[in-house]
Amino acid sequence: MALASGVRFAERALLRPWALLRGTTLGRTEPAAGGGGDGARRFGSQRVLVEPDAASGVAVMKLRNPPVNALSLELLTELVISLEKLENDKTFRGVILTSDCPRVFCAGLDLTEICGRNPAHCAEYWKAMQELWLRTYLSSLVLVAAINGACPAGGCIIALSCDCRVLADNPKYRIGLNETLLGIIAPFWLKDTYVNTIGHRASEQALQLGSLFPPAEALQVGLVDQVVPEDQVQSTALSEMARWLAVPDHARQLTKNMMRKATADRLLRQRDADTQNFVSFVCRDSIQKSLQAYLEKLRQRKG
Ligand SMILES: CCCCC/C=C\CCC/C=C/CC(=O)SCCNC(=O)CCNC(=O)[C@H](O)C(C)(C)COP(=O)(O)OP(=O)(O)OC[C@H]1O[C@@H](n2cnc3c(N)ncnc32)[C@H](O)[C@@H]1OP(=O)(O)O
Repeated sequence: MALASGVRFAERALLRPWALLRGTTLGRTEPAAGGGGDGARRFGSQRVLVEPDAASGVAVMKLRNPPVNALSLELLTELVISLEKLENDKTFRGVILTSDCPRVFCAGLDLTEICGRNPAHCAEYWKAMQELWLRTYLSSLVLVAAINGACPAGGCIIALSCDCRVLADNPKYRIGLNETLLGIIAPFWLKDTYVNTIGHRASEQALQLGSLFPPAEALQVGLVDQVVPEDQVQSTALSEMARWLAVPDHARQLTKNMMRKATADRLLRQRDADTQNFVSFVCRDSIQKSLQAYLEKLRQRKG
């Protein structure tokens, strides 16, 4: 997506979010299959499908960027805008985040967005990633991740930014931050999110080793809150949602903010420096070679 450079992603997203969606269909509303009234209408965009249920105040948001829901710039943008739209609509109190792609929740950063790209593109991309994390981490809505597939790296961060995580019990659905195995380093705010969830020692070990945890281990270390058979992920996510929505919004929201604000503020204070660090790191020849080799390995693995 060719966007004018030099203008901050967040500013543009806040001022004219629709302008970012060149070639997408965000805002389209269509009746859900078998649905009738307003509560059953769905909206969304090319890569994010939103199924709102006005009666319960809960929307299901499905990532659909096949084959693996890699976080392209377009997907990041559409996620931020869909979330913002639900936050601004007082009908909604909770969102269940899940995948529309079989076997994969989210493959993390779209490596093609940072491999062989110029620094301006990498900077724009990273700002979009920061924006999604800030929006999800500080969302006033209850966010429940219904993890119905593999959940490495950036996928794991999206899940960890939710309030609660339900993982399908399939040994192939591993979750964790595997950056070191790609020869890259999780930035401090990914590390902070990890530490806030599973504690310092477990994070130290898992981050250095690039561990991807199968469901039982993910549950044991505290990366997820429930592991259930695959066909029960959605219903369990809805039960969890009901538990969280039983709490008065204002008390829950203020408590969430109290728990998370310091972590988010740390990034907000040094967002530009974090972007510059990211860009200078990923644009190094050695890192580009590692990323290229990793992508090649992924492509060959398929054959
Ligand atoms: C000192 C200062 C430091 C500053 C900070 C510096 C750097 C910070 C950056 C840190 C942040 C990193 C976060 C990330 O998210 S990095 C991305 C990590 N992701 C992964 O490692 C996942 C890789 N993918 C997989 O493991 C698998 O694809 C899978 C998700 C388990 C699904 O497996 P499967 O269903 O078998 O699908 P395939 O493997 O066959 O893939 C299909 C297709 O998709 C391509 N692909 C997969 N993942 C990605 C990706 N992340 N980005 C782009 N493309 C991806 C894959 O190559 C196949 O493509 P082809 O169909 O063309 O072959």
